[in-house]
Amino acid sequence: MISLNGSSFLSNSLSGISTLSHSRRKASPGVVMVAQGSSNNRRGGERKVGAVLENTLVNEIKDKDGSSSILEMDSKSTVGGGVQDVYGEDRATEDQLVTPWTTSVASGYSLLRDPHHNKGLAFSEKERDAHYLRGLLPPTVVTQDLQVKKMMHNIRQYQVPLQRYMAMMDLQNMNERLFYKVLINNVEELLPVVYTPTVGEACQKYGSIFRRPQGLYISLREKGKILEVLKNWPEKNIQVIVVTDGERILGLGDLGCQGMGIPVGKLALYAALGGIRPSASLPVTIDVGTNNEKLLKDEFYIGLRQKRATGQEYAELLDEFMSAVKQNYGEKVLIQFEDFANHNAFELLAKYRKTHLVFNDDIQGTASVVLAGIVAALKLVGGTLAEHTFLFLGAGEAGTGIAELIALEMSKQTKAPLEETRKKIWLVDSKGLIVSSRKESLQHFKQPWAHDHEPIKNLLDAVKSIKPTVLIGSSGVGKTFTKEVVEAMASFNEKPVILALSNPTSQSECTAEEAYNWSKGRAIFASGSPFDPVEYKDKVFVSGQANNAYIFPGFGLGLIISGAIRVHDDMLLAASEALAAEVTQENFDKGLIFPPFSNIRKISAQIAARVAAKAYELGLATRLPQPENLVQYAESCMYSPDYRSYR
Ligand SMILES: NC(=O)C1=CN([C@@H]2O[C@H](COP(=O)(O)OP(=O)(O)OC[C@H]3O[C@@H](n4cnc5c(N)ncnc54)[C@H](OP(=O)(O)O)[C@@H]3O)[C@@H](O)[C@H]2O)C=CC1
Ligand SMILES: CC(=O)C(=O)O
Ligand SMILES: [Mg+2]
Repeated sequence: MISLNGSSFLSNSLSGISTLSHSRRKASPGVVMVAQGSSNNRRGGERKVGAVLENTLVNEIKDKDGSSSILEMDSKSTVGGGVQDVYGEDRATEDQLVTPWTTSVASGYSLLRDPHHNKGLAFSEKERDAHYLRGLLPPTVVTQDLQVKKMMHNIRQYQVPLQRYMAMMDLQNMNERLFYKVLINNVEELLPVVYTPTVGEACQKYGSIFRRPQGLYISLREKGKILEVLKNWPEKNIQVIVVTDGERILGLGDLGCQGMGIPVGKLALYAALGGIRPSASLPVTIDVGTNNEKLLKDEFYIGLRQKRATGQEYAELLDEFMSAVKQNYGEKVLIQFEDFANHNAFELLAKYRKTHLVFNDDIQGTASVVLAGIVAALKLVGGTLAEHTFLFLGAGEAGTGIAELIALEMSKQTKAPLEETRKKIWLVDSKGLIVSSRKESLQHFKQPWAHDHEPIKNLLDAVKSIKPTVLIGSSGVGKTFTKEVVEAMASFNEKPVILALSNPTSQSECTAEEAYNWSKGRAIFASGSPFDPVEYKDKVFVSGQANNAYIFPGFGLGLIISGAIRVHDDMLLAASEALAAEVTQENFDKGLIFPPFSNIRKISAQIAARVAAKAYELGLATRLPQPENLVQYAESCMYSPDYRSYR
């Protein structure tokens, strides 16, 4: 008898999965996959799962290239139970000992419903014979390229962005390789669909559009059992976790459990943009409740219906999660904190950066990408970093994170102490300009920015008084760069640099059109969410996207290929330099300070190489010996979404 639990149950309502103790297996050369065994097995009862058969099958379907790089384990780990992977683990044996998962053979109907192996109409005649697919598919055999073309044709029929998002999520749940092929080949068109701005709306409506669960939900109810919950996830060789508690989703506030769209989206970008294999990534949402009254009253809300837990209760859950991750996946798993509210984000980062490989994307990734954009912008506006003056609207994670990295880079360039270089940077929060007279009442992360100045209540007055050359919006509040603010910037700057970082588009401090119109075409503009090109006085202005999506995929890849055990600020600077170096003269000629996303995999390889090189230099890398050519190595490690042949 087959017993389906956990995710195999969720994804195989009519499954034809045969576990290895199933009688049909001997005659069935199916695709080896991991599925969940019976709860008896799970409790350590008698278990009759053998590894012998898997070896035979796996040998039949193993990749031709037999690549052994870390990131190419895909072919062996998801298709090949019982194989020695590059960590030297025998998966089947370990499965039997520590997880509820057994290795199973998917063929026929179940193979078509397994997103990791399904190829739809692209199954060849031979594969249809070998894997019991005859009659389950119409006669046509098509190429993956034709499937991509068809998918794009279908997606373009949808006028509503959320429908496009749902079509992409359905594809991810149905045919993972096709999803990534479509995304990689059409990255500029689809980034706004699977990522900001549409992912924001998807999170707001996650409960009503919810079809199949993605990622791992860890709520207060799982307290004391988080290690067990992690073991419910079918993949064991996890390399990157993106975790949120949903309290600050983009600039949309507390979306509770429905923030899951963010880790799912970020990890899709890790694979598509950075080449991390999808099976090595794990999206996690920690659900401690929500203070969003609208969601608490929404009958379709999917999370715990209670106010957010705080203080010790919150800290203990997070601590249990962090320990369980380390225990289950080792110390080289990268944990990316995403969209936590700042009253937790800074503390979590400070606490766990000493013991875990952690990275806060909103504080650190954003800092790295914006520094890169500014360094590139200097080519257009002239001067050194230290010769510029910076003003931020928003003094939270993004604002103070960017400010600190700019000050650090300035300090490295000029040899001036950090306390001095910080004085070139000013921040405005919801109460006005951050000045020394407010110091006592400021949160700790704002205190370094409390410079001597008379109090100023609003942005326009701050702009007029500070006269910044660079204005950065990181407030999460839309339309705050008003006509007066942009005109003031343009009145004392030949080329004002204006970055409206807040996401999604509705929260952008101003639009591209406003920035160019109000500055009379002189602004160097980039935004967190993309804007279409703008025509101003017969000239077309293309604005860049100042988004951490440029950094985190390559950054994570660099950490993984070097086996880094900690993140260091110098790695963020290295990533910044690598990104800034990718902006070409052709980009500058268009006024762009970021390269197009169409080249992102090449850019990610460059970023990864610089980050890895820094990890080796700092003695934080454990993967030895260091590869001679890190760029080539990074590229060779990248996940390919091309179908493999199941012979
Ligand atoms: N483009 C990108 O790559 C990224 C963009 N972001 C975006 O940046 C925004 C902010 O994120 P994050 O820094 O994490 O958020 P935080 O909540 O940490 O910070 C928000 C800051 O904005 C200030 N603020 C809020 N309202 C106003 C207002 N009306 N006037 C002036 N200041 C205001 C807050 O002030 P106070 O402290 O007084 O409450 C706080 O300092 C979000 O929209 C997010 O999507 C974030 C990360 C990356
Ligand atoms: C881009 C991103 O990380 C944010 O807006 O939070
Ligand atoms: Mg974020």
